[in-house]
Amino acid sequence: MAPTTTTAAAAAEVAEKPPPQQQQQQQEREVMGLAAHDASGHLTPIRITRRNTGDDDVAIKVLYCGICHSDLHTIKNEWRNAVYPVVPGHEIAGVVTEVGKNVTKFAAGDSVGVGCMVNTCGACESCADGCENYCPRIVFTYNSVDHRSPTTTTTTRGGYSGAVVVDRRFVVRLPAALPLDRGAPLLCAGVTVYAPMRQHGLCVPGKHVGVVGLGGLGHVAVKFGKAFGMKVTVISTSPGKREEAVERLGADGFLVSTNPSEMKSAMGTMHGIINTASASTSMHPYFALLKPKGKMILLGLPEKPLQIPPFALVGGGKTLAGSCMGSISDTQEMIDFAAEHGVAADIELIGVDEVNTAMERLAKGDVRYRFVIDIGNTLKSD
Ligand SMILES: NC(=O)C1=CN([C@@H]2O[C@H](COP(=O)(O)OP(=O)(O)OC[C@H]3O[C@@H](n4cnc5c(N)ncnc54)[C@H](OP(=O)(O)O)[C@@H]3O)[C@@H](O)[C@H]2O)C=CC1
Ligand SMILES: O=C/C=C/c1ccc(O)c(O)c1
Ligand SMILES: [Zn+2]
Ligand SMILES: [Zn+2]
Repeated sequence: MAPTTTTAAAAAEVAEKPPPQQQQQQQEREVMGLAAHDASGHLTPIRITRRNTGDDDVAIKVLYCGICHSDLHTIKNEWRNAVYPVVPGHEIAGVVTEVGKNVTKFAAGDSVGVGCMVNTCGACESCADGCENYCPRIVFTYNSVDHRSPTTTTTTRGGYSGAVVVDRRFVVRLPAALPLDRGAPLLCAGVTVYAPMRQHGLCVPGKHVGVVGLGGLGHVAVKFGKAFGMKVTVISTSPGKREEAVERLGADGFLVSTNPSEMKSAMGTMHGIINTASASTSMHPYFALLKPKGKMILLGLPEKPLQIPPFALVGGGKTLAGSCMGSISDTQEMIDFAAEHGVAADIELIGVDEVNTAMERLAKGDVRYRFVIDIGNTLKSD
């Protein structure tokens, strides 16, 4: 969150680095992965190239990778930016196999995680402020131009693969108290909800937060909200999730967004709302739940634009804010907080053979609450 001296040091380090071509003494190596080749999103095995471990790199054997709805948006080209073949995956938990000579923070055998980004410029205002997730030159973990690629034409390939090689600045430590399979989803879903809750003051005991959409992001938001000591109400399109939201996840309340009397009963009661809906919906009923000066934090990235009636915001002086992932320091802070407070994702662990079925189920909202691919035990190495 707050600017850190380590980020300033990282910026200086980047400025001193030789151009990427000179860093690449490495030989390439091949690993297996799963790729979508067109907007059908169907995933099939693919052999991909990983750079050898550079001086600042950490080589990681992928053990588990969560399936984020962004993976689904991307492989189906719903954001119109897919560069096929797409190897998704940015909720990566694994074990270090090798480190470059400048890497002192990690060693072979360490449990580590990688989230949504694998490079930033290190020199812009956002990077200097410790908000590298807003760097204009951010390199996402997959489907992003890869400045460090052995060839100049490739895009980054993510964690639906046997191994990744990542600059040390984008690797976080996973404490022993956090199970790797249930911890993997925190690398995207976890930090994406945790960072704005902290930044917008939705982490204060006794305050009331609403969570729109009880999916991968939403269920973790409920868990963090309760760990912060907040009153948490889920706002869902799925009446069938009521009991599990309250009994299993610990939510204090549950509103079906299409039930006007339930929604009316909670009007004007919430300090903030974390909106994780993956599809477009009318925003007006959600704004009505906020207290005057309440904040709606938009995290979901639906394919279609949202419609926001001006009176819903202007009356009551309400704020609509967006938030994208979190910084690396947010991510490490969130992971350490999760380990300390027993927060981890509720997952359905699947093998690589089940990934296409899982994508179909995710599209229908049929998952409790995150699919995680057991890469380590089920991905064939050739
Ligand atoms: N801002 C960021 O940095 C990030 C954004 N994202 C985006 O956040 C969104 C959620 O991701 P994730 O949690 O993985 O997705 P999930 O599919 O796991 O959960 C999304 C939830 O949205 C709700 N939902 C679905 N359709 C509608 C609809 N028409 N109206 C209202 N609610 C709906 C459902 O909950 P219910 O059944 O309770 O209604 C569903 O479970 C995606 O768009 C993803 O791309 C993801 C990661 C980072
Ligand atoms: O799941 C996380 C994805 C976040 C994201 C945000 C913005 C953007 O342009 C992306 O490609 C991904
Ligand atoms: Zn994600
Ligand atoms: Zn930058």
